[in-house]
Amino acid sequence: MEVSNDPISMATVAPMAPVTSERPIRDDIETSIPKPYMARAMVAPDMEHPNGTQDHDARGMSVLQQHAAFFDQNNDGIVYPWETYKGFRAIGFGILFSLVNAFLINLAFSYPSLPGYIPSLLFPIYIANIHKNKHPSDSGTYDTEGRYIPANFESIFSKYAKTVPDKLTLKELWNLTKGNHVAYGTIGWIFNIVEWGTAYLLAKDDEGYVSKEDMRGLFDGSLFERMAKKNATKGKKRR
Ligand code: HEM
Ligand SMILES: [Ca+2]
Repeated sequence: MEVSNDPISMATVAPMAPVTSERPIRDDIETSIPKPYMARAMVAPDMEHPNGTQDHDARGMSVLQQHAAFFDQNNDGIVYPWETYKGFRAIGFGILFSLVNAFLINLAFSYPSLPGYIPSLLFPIYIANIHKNKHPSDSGTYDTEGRYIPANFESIFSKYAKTVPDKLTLKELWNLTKGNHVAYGTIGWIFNIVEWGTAYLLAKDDEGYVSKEDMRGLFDGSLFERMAKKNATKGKKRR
């Protein structure tokens, strides 16, 4: 069947659903990124960086695998709790915060990622299966297989960045998690609050904004690499 060109068939706002105008989506992403709906397996582009992160090697991993792999200190494909801890310390978090997060992340993300059914008390996270930890109430930027969907990343900003177009305040991050809270996805929502809350602590600038560029770097893990490098040269820990 032919696609009709009437205004209704291409509308992104429905008058009877005010939420569609409160949280608009862009209709111009392909002016910068070809096929923005097409999930990218290894690269995390946005409109300002249509080729993704320069000088960041995907090493054949999915974008979600790259996010987790920063924490795999010895590159054996498994993230143990002490590796998560070391990764948190490397990006500048303090001892207590890193301990609590390493414990919680490995507790939550180990079992679904295991190759078999028998749980491990060492709480390893297998990067090969990291996509099995996708949960409800997320931004939809990672797809179910751990690819990255540019259109959904751009929607974060068109929907929630109301103060400055390419930055989010803490309140706007909160609105992001609230907006993505789906029915029966409350545990996923709590995970999502922790994820974006930690992202805020990690990347907020002096005025309390988290930039689009830091958020993009969060998805492919390049933000972690950048922060670790910065902290290593500074030789000083925050928080
Ligand atoms: C400072 C450390 C970390 C921060 C700030 C962080 C933040 C985030 C954020 C913001 C998302 C995207 C959620 C969304 O799309 O709404 C995410 C997704 C995810 N992260 Fe992390 N993360 C961190 C560490 C880790 C570690 C250590 C692992 C596992 C080894 C991990 C595994 C995941 C997984 C599996 C997802 C996909 C969940 C989903 O989208 O449903 N993250 N993280
Ligand atoms: Ca490892």
